Amino acid sequence: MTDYLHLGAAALPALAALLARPGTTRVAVLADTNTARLCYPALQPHLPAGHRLIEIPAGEEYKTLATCELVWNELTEHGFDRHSVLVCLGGGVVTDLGGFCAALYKRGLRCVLVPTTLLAQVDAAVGGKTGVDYHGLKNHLGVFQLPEAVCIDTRFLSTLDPRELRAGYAEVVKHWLIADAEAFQTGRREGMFVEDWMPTVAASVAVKQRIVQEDPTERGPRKLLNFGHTVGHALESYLLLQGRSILHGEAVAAGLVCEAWLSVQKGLLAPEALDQIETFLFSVFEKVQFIGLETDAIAELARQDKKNQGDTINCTLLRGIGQGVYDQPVTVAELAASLRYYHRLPA
Ligand SMILES: NC(=O)c1ccc[n+]([C@@H]2O[C@H](COP(=O)([O-])OP(=O)(O)OC[C@H]3O[C@@H](n4cnc5c(N)ncnc54)[C@H](O)[C@@H]3O)[C@@H](O)[C@H]2O)c1
Ligand SMILES: O=C(O)C(=O)C[C@@H](O)[C@H](O)[C@H](O)COP(=O)(O)O
Ligand SMILES: [Zn+2]
Repeated sequence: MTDYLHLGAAALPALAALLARPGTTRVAVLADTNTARLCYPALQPHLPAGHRLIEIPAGEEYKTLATCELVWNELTEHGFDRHSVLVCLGGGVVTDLGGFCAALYKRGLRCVLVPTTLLAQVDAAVGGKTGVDYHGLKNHLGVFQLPEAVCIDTRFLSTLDPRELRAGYAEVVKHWLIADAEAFQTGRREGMFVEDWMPTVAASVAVKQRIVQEDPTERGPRKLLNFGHTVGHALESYLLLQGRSILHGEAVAAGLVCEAWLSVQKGLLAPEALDQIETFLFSVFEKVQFIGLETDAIAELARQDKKNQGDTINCTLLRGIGQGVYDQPVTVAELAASLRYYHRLPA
């Protein structure tokens, strides 16, 4: 299963080799308006002549079925068959949506992901979760479908906005908190900005890949990767539905604090560990803004979380730094209390 991951300078030549395979009928590159401008030029030398560029608008608000229709129309109009390849060039929105479009088109078009944000390189492009948002609910429609290959080249990160880089870092920290205490302590000491992202990306991909290999369809341990997301997705959906600005990684960073606090309330995590997590996260992220009166409505959205069973909201918590624990029942009231705790923290 790890054969499908290509990291570093060899990643784009691996893509070229794959696209040159006999029997490949057509190639399309799916990009958003930003990656078409900033990343596509570097990809072009590795693409066959005659490929098509399909461009979609950038942003989470376009991670919808309506955008999928645009993609499916293009593929249909230009005669793409199951031996054609869709190369998804972008952040998590492009890789989630493109992977979903490829999985459904004629029940399976060949698909390769070329992630261009830190978030997509360490998380979204790895592990086969694809999907789109539906009526504001995060990834409400989707399928598990591994791509044929994921080609990760950290040189793409050079044009990324610092806010987007930070958003991706939230998922890096999540991986440390659920599985790598030593990396968390090193990260805390050294701070976020590094010259070369490759070692951080490779280590983070390794954590995710190990967990996904054990449980590809999230029956058990894969739920660890959802730490921070019960609250994070509720907060992200709530703010997006209101047209307020929030990035997935920013919502996850807030969710990490809330769910670490819940871990303390449940007697699983030491208060000193929460203190370390909070201090570190607030050294990187600004507080997500909402008012105290909104906490109940935000927490209510967790009833739609995919880890739930019946009326039970199952959260992933920590029993120590580097030790995630999944299937921990929580109530909407407890989630709302965690949001109130977060809201009261100094800005
Ligand atoms: N499938 C999974 O396992 C998984 C995991 C984590 C997150 N996600 C999903 O990923 C999405 C978030 O991904 P994201 O943070 O990458 O957001 P994104 O795809 O919206 O990209 C962020 C912004 O950066 C721009 N961009 C991308 N690459 C660039 C580059 N190299 N230089 C300059 N600009 C660039 C994009 O155009 C966009 O405006 C969410 O929808 C989230 O639900 C999925
Ligand atoms: O890969 C996983 O599994 C994750 O949970 C990774 C998350 O960072 C990611 O945001 C994922 O898309 C969330 O999945 P969902 O099933 O909660 O929608
Ligand atoms: Zn996430």
